[in-house]
Amino acid sequence: VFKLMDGYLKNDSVSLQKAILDHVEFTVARSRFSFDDFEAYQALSHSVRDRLIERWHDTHQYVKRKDPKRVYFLSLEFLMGRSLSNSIINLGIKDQCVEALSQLGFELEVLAEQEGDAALGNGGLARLSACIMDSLATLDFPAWGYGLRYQYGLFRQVILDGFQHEQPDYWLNFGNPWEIERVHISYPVKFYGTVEEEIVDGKKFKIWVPGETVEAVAYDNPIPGYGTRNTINLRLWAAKPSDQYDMESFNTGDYINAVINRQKAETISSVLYPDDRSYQGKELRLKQQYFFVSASLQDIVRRFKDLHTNFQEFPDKVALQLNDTHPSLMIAELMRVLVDEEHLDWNEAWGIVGKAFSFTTHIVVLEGLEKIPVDLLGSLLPRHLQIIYDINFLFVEDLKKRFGSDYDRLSRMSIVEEGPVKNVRMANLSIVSSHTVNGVSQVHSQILKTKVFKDFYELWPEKFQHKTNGVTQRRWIVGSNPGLCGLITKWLGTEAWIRNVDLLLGLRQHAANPELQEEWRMIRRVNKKRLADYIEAMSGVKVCIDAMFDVQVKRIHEYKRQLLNVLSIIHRYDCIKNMKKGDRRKVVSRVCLIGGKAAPGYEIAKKIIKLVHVVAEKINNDPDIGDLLKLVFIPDYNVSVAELVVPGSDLSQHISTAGHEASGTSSMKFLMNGCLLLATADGSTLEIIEEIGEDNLFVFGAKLHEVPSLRDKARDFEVPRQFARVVRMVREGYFGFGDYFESLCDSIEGNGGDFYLLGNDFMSYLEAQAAADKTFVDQERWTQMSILSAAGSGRFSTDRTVGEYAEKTWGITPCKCP
Ligand SMILES: CCc1ccc([C@H](C)CC(=O)N[C@@H]2O[C@H](CO)[C@@H](O)[C@H](O)[C@H]2O)cc1
Repeated sequence: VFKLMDGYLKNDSVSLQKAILDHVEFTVARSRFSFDDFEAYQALSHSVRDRLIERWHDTHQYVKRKDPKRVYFLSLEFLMGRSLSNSIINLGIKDQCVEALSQLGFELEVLAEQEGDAALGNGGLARLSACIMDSLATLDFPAWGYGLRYQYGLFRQVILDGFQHEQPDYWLNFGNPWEIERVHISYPVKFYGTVEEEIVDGKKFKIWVPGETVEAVAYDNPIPGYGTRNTINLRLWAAKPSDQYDMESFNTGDYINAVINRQKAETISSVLYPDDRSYQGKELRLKQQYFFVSASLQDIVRRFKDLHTNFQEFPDKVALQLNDTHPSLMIAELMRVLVDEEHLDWNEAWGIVGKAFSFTTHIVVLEGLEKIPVDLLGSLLPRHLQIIYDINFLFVEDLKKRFGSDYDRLSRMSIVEEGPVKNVRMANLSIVSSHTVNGVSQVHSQILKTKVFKDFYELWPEKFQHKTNGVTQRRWIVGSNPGLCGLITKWLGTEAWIRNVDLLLGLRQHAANPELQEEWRMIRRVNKKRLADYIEAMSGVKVCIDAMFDVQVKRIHEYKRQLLNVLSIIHRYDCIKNMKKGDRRKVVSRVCLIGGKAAPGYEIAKKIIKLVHVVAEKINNDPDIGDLLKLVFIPDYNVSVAELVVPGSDLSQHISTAGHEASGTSSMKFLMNGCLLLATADGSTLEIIEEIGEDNLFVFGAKLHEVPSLRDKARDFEVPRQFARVVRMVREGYFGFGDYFESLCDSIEGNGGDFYLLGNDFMSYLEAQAAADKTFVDQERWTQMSILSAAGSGRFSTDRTVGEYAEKTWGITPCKCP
């Protein structure tokens, strides 16, 4: 019987107040007459959780009844950040919550600070997954997210004496009100062992006899849509020892070992790999990948079989989205289930696989693609290796028919890479097995077709598409910039833009309107003050909010060229120092903010962090400079810090060497908040330029097509003296630690150095910086560019991205819960 009323939990402020007090007493178990901020946060969170669960149930029942085709978004990483404020906004109960809390003497903003980030991911790929979930829910698509419930999220970055130190992120320490443990939803996951044969009704079948089994238990995280009742599910798996374990050890009376084995099982989902660069071929990482793949597929097949018996219908009801190659083992797992367990014949099974999977890659360079050593795979997953060999055998046979003895092509395209160490190329497996392959920006998809996956594009041009990334305006405007949100709604005369983001284009006509400009600057000033207070609290550095806040926040990578940014700051400092006092009056004050984590084993990246600190130390304590220039490193950059930094930034930098950033998504968050971009023509920035026009941002540097020849000619490149000077200052210890920075300087100088063309782009970078300075003093022009940036940001919403995936890749349609 379907409930036609709007749920039974009331959302008026009195009901919410009552709910909060009830949870204080009965959930948090504190006296309802005295409780602190954290307890109030817990009580409010549980009150909101109740409302999420109600909508989750309604959505689940309705979708189950309608049985539409669903998409399953498979990702080893989800960078969710905080949930309280986002849930309250999407449920549309913010005002009521604020009212209820003020009655109780609490402030929503203060309570929201009590929540730790769910940092179950590294960077771009992980946050994209989270933004996509928000849009899938808001657009009423029948969808699930599947991932891993790491006990330890991405490490906390602690800076000691300018050096990055990693601290464990035990985020579950005080429980997590945003998840529901589903003790009854658990599946056995097998590892190791051997493959035997058995005859069933005269037919031979393979059976995998495992050496080890662990239990996967589901933890559900309701994902509310904005302005809709639809609330979808992010199901994360945690590893638990399976009972079968104990019996064995107990029988042998070896109690200690029994306990140790139990703990061993839990380690599978214990920690997120903090590396977003290279694959170490670690067994635990492979175990994590298969663990979540096996549990997710068992859950997906169970749900399918609840209503269907014929697996031919599987691809009509199930779309499996591979978020990079990390979940690609599901291809071999689905083949194993269909052939070994459901006893379909190979071709039937292969047909189903080919119609169910779609694959997105976030990698630009061939070297970045995931490869798994055959030995490792063979010992942990013997049956899957067999299946991958079989898939590859049939694929290569097919290639031979088409390309005859073009062995170079065959060995490039083979899923199995021969050589001293044989590897399985997970990207090749994913492309061969998927009906659609896409990059995450137009230029990225072009590079895939012409370089990275050229052979495959020539073979299957119809498979290749592009889906430019996006970000959700719910978190990145409504949640993190309520002032701007209100202003936009006022000038558009509706808040419909929050669900229909193209309406933002309506701001264009007002971009030069002095009244809007004034209000726009006011809002931005309030956000800058908030950021300035945070900077002072974090670093002790007092910054002036009249200065231009120039920001670069993202993971530390050589290709993202944080070093180029630091070298230009040294240049700016050096220029000011050598200026006659009088000329200093013309200097446009800057506060330079750099933030981001370095993968623990990435030495060069860690040296860049130290360099920022020693340069900051020099500049910030130089009386000659005062407020003309400040440099601050923002520690422990994560989603909630981004929500503070983005609205308070005037200029944001996205300065990767052209051809190295697959897309970039932080640029889109800054764009939505009216922050101007200083960028190279790389990744999604090319589409941003297309949308808002070259004259509304600052572009510099070598273009994509110029890079290869510039690298070839690097030997006879005339290094600009300004560049040579700042590098020499670092190398000679002007900021101290000269020796420590030697390898860093070597990486950008001399032959074999400067692969990322810092020297080549330095002068045009300085010109772009000067253009930004010049524009900043013309506040009307700057504000107009800021408004036009936000007005053109609608295209970069994940609502557009998800709409394209749904239509062109997944073939799903909305299923709106009444
Ligand atoms: C070593 C394991 C590993 C390797 C790569 C990765 C990710 C693919 C790295 C990543 O986050 N890439 C970024 O993905 C974003 C979302 O598509 C893009 O916007 C960025 O350009 C891309 O660098 C995670 C973990």
